[in-house]
Amino acid sequence: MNRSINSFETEDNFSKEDFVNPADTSLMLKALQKGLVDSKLDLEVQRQDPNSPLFSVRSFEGLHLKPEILRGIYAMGFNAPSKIQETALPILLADPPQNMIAQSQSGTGKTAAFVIAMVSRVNTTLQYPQVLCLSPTYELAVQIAEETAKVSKFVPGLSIKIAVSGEILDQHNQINEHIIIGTPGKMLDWSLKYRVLDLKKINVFVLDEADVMITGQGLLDQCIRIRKELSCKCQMLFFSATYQKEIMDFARYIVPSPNVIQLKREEQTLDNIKQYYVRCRSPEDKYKLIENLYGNIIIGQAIIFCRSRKMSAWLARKMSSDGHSVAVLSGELTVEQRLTALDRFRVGYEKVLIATNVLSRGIDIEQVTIVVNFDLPIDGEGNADCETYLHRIGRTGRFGKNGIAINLIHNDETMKICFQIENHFKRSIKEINADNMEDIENLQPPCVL
Ligand SMILES: Nc1ncnc2c1ncn2[C@@H]1O[C@H](COP(=O)(O)OP(=O)(O)OP(=O)(O)O)[C@@H](O)[C@H]1O
Repeated sequence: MNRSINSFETEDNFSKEDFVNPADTSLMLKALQKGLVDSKLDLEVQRQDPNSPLFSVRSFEGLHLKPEILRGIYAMGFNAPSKIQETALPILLADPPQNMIAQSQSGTGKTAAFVIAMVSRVNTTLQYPQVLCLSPTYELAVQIAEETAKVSKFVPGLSIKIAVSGEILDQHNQINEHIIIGTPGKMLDWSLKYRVLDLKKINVFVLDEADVMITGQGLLDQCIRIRKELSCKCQMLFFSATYQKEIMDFARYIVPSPNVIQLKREEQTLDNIKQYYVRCRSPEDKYKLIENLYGNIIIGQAIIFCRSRKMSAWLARKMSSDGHSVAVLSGELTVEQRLTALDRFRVGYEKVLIATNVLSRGIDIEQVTIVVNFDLPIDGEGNADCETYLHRIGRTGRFGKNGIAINLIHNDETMKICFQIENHFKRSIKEINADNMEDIENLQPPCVL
């Protein structure tokens, strides 16, 4: 393959960004998490009423939950609230009910937080739906329902219904369950088309994976239609692991007077990651750099990010034929295939993982020492996508270890993007010369396995 970079890059297939279904990614993250993740970042709380005596709790007892709910929580093996739970739960359970938009990393206990709130708000003496929880996919809805069943295990008479495609109503077309968890399409069918669900009687409305819900055009329209039917007294709770700025702005617009819990931005630093860029002339040149890295420094494991499926497949073929064990992770794989690829990488069967943006968020692989941006991430307008960059290179340097990020630059445009990233994070990205062995050797990762 001896083409120039320009002909290569302009070929649609090579530059076409990989489509990544965010709901699949979320499901993958959930499947990967075997337990509670300790949040490494501080949370920032913007309370609606700064004078309210809301506090942060150190124990579940401190929340004054009904004893049967407390019993359910302890039966799940939860001893103490996680960081997001100790911050969010006093607000979630407050009277009068307060709205909330909350962000915390994946696996830090958000689901359990809103599930405890949902179960606490149900009045089991009334036989109609009082809580509505929307999630982008069937699989995620089932997981929330399972968690809700566990928390409410000892609450007599509390019932849960899953509202997803294929779910049919009983012969009386009645919904008497207290908590309804499902996808927006089905919820719209039941409430507005068949009129078996009275949205005006809903006391708590939860949007899980709020960023996915708000980003997906179809999902957003459906959520807005449901939102419009809710009573103005309904408590609104939005939860997500990430919120891009526009999404947070939009969430604030549709949730009246929200309390906002967010990761502190300044905590998202890159201090322990050394960043470099290398000028290359073509994809072959980029490839040569990767070969040089392998030939001259000891690498624990590396993740190489490409923009398109085609590019990742091309690179994987080339690396494999040169004897490297390589795994590929891109959007066309099923969640199960992605999990298998990740598991193999995690245990070290493959030293290199070539990924599109499928992997940019939330996945901890401790032994990754180098992240290579074969293609720099850009947004819809062709500018640097700094958030994705942060997520990508954050795959290395985890838990305070040191890591290296190398950005491959092949024209003025990508150079400009690299400078935009440098300016955004105010961290220098140093140039290294791909042909200078000394430069390459000096890259030695400080924490090689
Ligand atoms: N206080 C707690 N103590 C111990 N384990 C907990 C606690 N809270 C939640 N967990 C467990 O930790 C795991 C992750 O929690 P959870 O699914 O609520 O995280 P999440 O933030 O909702 O993740 P995601 O963003 O992927 O949805 C689950 O297995 C859950 O049962």
